[in-house]
Amino acid sequence: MQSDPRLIAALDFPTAEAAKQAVEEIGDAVIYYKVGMELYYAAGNEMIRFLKERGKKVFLDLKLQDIPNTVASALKVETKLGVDMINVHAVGGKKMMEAAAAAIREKAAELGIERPKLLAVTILTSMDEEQYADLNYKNTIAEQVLALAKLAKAAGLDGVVASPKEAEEIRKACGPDFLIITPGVRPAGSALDDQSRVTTPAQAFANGSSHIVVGRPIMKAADRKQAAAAIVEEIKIIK
Ligand SMILES: O=c1ccn([C@@H]2O[C@H](COP(=O)(O)O)[C@@H](O)[C@H]2O)c(=O)[nH]1
Repeated sequence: MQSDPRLIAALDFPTAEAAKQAVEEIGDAVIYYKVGMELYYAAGNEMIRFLKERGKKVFLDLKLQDIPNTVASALKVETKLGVDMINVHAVGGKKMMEAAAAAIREKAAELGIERPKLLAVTILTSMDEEQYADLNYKNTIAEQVLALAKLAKAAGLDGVVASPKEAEEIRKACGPDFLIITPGVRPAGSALDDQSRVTTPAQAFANGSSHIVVGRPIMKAADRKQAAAAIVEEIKIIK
């Protein structure tokens, strides 16, 4: 089966056993996995090792946000894990993002390993206009995402996490090499769950996403491998 490294499957499970079973079921249909807070807090580095031993790529999605020194120190530890992508919240600010980028470069150089790509989370894809209004930002969601993406680029980050609805403007502003990782992706007819700003997999790439993140539509499917393969099939015409 042909996998596509632009599809990142989210392993949101409460135990290593459940996550490992999903990975075994999906087999070669997925090459890139996201380990988020739930699984990392439950299974820690065991899960990273398990995925790496199987030749998978890993996005460690812990969305750090704290003062620059604390984030930089934590990212040095994450860098040692040998994962492929890690992230912080863009609202931590430019100094925090600069410190994060510098810490990763320094640690990777010290270890003689390839550094993980560093992303900034913009506005969560679960956020709709009504919830966003409670935050009292002066910008619209689209304006705020774009401003945070430009800030992340200026701070030396490799890319952002955003909704596929915002990918087109980010791509125009941040250029062809900037990573635009988009959760909030639903194959036609799938449940939205708690996501708000969504598109289909194909539309996400048409808008300029570099990668899509898909969790429940794969992990809750009766046939996980088939669900992943259907997404790979849907996106293969859009390169
Ligand atoms: O803005 C964001 C940032 C991260 N996520 C994460 O992506 C997956 C999406 O899972 P689904 O089951 O496909 O909704 C999940 O792990 C989130 O933590 C996001 O959805 N939005």
